[in-house]
Amino acid sequence: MDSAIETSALTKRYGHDRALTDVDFSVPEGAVCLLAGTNGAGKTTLLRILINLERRTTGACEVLGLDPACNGAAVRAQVGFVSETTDWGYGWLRVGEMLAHVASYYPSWDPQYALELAQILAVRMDRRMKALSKGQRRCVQIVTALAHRPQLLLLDEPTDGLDPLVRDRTLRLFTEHTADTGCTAVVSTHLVSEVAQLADHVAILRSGAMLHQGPVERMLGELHRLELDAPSGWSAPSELQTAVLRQDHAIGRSPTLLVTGQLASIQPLITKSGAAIRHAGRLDLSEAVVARLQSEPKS
Ligand SMILES: Nc1ncnc2c1ncn2[C@@H]1O[C@H](COP(=O)(O)OP(=O)(O)OP(=O)(O)O)[C@@H](O)[C@H]1O
Repeated sequence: MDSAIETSALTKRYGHDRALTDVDFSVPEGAVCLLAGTNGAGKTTLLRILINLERRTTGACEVLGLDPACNGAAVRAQVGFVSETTDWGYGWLRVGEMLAHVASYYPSWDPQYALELAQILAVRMDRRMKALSKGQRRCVQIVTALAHRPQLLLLDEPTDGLDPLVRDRTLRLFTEHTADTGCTAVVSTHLVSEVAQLADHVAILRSGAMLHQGPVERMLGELHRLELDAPSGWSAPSELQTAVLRQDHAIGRSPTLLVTGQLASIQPLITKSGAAIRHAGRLDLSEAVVARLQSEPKS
């Protein structure tokens, strides 16, 4: 399968500080990828490099077959972008004028679809941009990101500032839009559960490094919550240490392990250590992201 996004050893430095270190990031065409990570992990920086709003320091990057550093305008023309910030300037323009201005950059702008989106998100065309609240500005951003039916959506905290009702409508819009157009999307968010139904791929950044990436189903299939029957004082045997992401051992309760790997190879090691698996369960996407982020960096 072709990739819509492919970066290799992508590094971004701000002075002596590294925002991204040797990031290999790959998103197959048509995938909806959740981009998760800790605060300051580099998510915004990565998205901005993909559309050349930020220059990479070293490494390679291809977006829709183009290097954004050399073809920034051509890449941006094919991308719908919702930035983390909603302050665009253009405060004196009315929303309708602002949308007409943005439309002039996109030959594929669909005015009818733009109107439909504006209606769904309760965007009023006669308001001045400077008079909009944060959530209202976010809604205008979402209209501009979708109305030209781009091949690629890059959404940075797209529901930040939205009320619960508009948030729900927005998530439904993204689901319908990606299903109808088959576009590729990367959604950076801390609200993992919001996009759990939408995302089929996941990428997790921590401290500027790519910690994990791949299909959601593969990640969930590799993570297990094991409730054990174990003698008092039991702890995970050394052979299991690389597989154990977390061990919860509350006094008076049987231990619970979060492990990564194939259950068939983990089970015999647990049995050998004197414990037994009482129940093996899967994690949901939010729990899985937290488990990955909590795991110790492998040296
Ligand atoms: N213009 C800049 N100058 C210096 N450092 C910067 C600049 N922009 C970002 N950084 C640093 O780069 C790192 C990554 O920032 P970035 O905004 O990409 O993280 P993030 O994952 O989007 O964070 P959050 O989830 O908190 O929004 C941070 O340490 C940040 O302080």
